[in-house]
Amino acid sequence: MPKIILLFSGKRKSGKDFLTDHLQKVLNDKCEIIKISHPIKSYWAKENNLNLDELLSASKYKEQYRLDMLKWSDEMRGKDYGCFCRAACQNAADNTVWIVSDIRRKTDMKWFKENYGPLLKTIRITADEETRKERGFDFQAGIDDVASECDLDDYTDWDLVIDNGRNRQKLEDQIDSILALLTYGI
Ligand SMILES: Nc1ncnc2c1ncn2[C@@H]1O[C@H](COP(=O)(O)OP(=O)(O)OP(=O)(O)O)[C@@H](O)[C@H]1O
Repeated sequence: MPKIILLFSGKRKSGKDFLTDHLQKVLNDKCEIIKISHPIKSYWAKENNLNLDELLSASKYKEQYRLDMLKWSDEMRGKDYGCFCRAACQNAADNTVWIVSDIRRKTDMKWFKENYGPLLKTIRITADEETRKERGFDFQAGIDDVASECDLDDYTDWDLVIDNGRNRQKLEDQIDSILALLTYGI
């Protein structure tokens, strides 16, 4: 059982992987990165005979299957909104800090609150559209205007909001602001 769980949310190319990977390096063996998309991608890769590592990385390959995976996973969520959150947590190692790097929906938030409420800290990563475009973001109807990208846009109860766009602070300061959330937790 973790002592604290950090839930990260942010739009495409806001820098969720970048910041959580750095945080993991700082926390070293105290933490575990959990991706809700992992059980989705591993099932999808198996069913369609695809390369799981490529699907998990920030490659073009992943973009190719994003829409299909989204449709399928929405159907699964319709039956059980916690199915992927639960599968991702079941596979997680028993570590002090869990970093969930891809919270996308109000139902993800709901599931974590119901199951791990007192342990949670929530973090929203933001970045201006121009910066996201420089990082490879290209608006796609059906992906960027649906729930998986937009459902948490009107959520306001974040413990921390980090600007990772043009006006961002230095990486060390960004990481320090996250570590400050842990001070009383571990
Ligand atoms: N603060 C930063 N400084 C330099 N490069 C950054 C920064 N933040 C993100 N990047 C780069 O921008 C690209 C996109 O970032 P990243 O993959 O972390 O975004 P993401 O939010 O996880 O995107 P997706 O939702 O598509 O998975 C990566 O190449 C990453 O290295």
